[in-house]
Amino acid sequence: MSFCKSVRQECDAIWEDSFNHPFVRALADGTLDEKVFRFYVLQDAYYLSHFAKVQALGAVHAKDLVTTQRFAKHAEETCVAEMSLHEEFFGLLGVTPEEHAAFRPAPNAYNYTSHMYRAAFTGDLADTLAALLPCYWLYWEIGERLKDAKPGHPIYDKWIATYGSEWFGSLVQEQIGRMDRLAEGLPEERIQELAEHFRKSSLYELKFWEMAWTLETWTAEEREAVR
Ligand SMILES: Cc1ncc(C[n+]2csc(CCO)c2C)c(N)n1
Repeated sequence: MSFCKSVRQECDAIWEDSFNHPFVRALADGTLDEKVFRFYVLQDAYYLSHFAKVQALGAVHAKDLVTTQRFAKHAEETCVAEMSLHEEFFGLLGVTPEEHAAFRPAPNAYNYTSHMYRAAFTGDLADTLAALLPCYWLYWEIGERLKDAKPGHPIYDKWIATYGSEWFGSLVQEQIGRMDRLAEGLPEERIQELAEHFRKSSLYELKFWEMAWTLETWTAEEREAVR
């Protein structure tokens, strides 16, 4: 069985919990509290700005020019996605520049991005991609599942359209194929390390919904220390 098929199976219960998370369900049926979505979008803008940098680290780790080019291109596309989140969703939600300036990452957004940097800085391209992959792949599966959902809410309709697009599907397939090729023939010990990165990211994805749903915070002291 390919690496991706195997880790996807191993993480199935975690992924199912994401699909069934009250945040995702409420987004799909249009009942999600805008305060919760706003919290999510601000945290996601932070997440995306770091995700792009980890993709750029993938470009650094790449062993051939085409792979460097692809990761650099993906990083650029994530920057564009982050900027359009800013422009579109912040505008639609009425997020003020002051509010954005006062932003601090919530614990799970901080922990998730820290995990991705750790995989990228302590490992190679396979480690980096194993940590990045659940992000692309889970959202693609969510996009597929929600394709026919009609929240009837302009912002949530737009969010669903973004992840249900064909463009996004080909990006995910490209990375799944690359991950399988990188994992091919590696010793079992290395496979287990890569699987652990993937599993942790899958958990952080699940906790990202929970973080927004509960408006997760630090203690006052911690909050001052984290940016
Ligand atoms: C917590 C969180 N996880 C995954 C995504 C989805 N996502 C982020 S970057 C990227 C690649 C293309 O830009 C994709 C699919 C998200 N937005 N937020």
